[in-house]
Amino acid sequence: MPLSVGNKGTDAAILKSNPMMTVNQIQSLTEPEGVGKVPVVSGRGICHSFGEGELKKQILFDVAVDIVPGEVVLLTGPSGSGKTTLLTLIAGLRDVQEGQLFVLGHELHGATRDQLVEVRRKIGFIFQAHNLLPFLSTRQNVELVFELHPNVSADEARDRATRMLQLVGLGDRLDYMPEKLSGGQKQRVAVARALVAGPQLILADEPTAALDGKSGRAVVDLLQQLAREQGCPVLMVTHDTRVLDVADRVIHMEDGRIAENAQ
Ligand SMILES: Nc1ncnc2c1ncn2[C@@H]1O[C@H](COP(=O)(O)OP(=O)(O)OP(=O)(O)O)[C@@H](O)[C@H]1O
Repeated sequence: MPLSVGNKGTDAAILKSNPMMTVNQIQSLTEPEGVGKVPVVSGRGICHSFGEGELKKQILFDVAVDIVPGEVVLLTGPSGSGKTTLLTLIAGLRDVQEGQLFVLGHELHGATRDQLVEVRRKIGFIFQAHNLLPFLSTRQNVELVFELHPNVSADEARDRATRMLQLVGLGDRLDYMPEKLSGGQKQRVAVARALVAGPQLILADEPTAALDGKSGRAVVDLLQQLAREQGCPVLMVTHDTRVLDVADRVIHMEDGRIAENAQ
């Protein structure tokens, strides 16, 4: 399990008298904000290579990473430094080759396909290309997420998609097809889609790269605001210096290593 650096004696006493409370609820009572929270992501000694034999090339070297609930963390660094590789490992989209990587309580090193699917179900993804399906309406694109959640009925999926689209300011575009939306509006649909199922972690890869300054700013502000309201941390790969101020923390990568971990 990920390390808890909370006050274990106090936590244990509260847990005894409130057995239904979650670890996060207990820690929110016993810790100053952001201190001692159980990491949502906790990685140590992560190494990763691509290719085989003589063509084998190591991309990540002894990477350590922690992300706690509620924080917005930016992952920056030059092209080719390994940001997307690290993000896709955390996302459960690649097998962990070396090191420990706990995500939402699951050890991903050695995880089965089913375990990886289980982790992915709890994560909201946003990519540079919004990846909306062109033949589905705005609302249908968001509802689609619930295909991975068979316990949510079609009516509930529709209601939740509607409410999330209203929240991102697209309540009057529910039945529009993606081709009728601007780039910024499409990316807001992608944000709604990432958040609609109540993810416990949001992973975003260059979400503002295809947007002008104003639309990019609107998307990251929205992401920050909604993520904070839902208590869900965000890890965002970005080259976009215009959005650095949304970060609680910046992780900078150089040549497959964490170069600095700034506040
Ligand atoms: N599937 C793959 N097979 C072989 N090499 C790969 C693969 N994916 C990435 N690489 C290589 O790994 C290195 C790191 O790539 P990665 O995409 O993680 O970098 P990045 O920091 O996200 O770059 P960018 O900012 O340009 O997106 C690059 O040299 C890339 O060519």
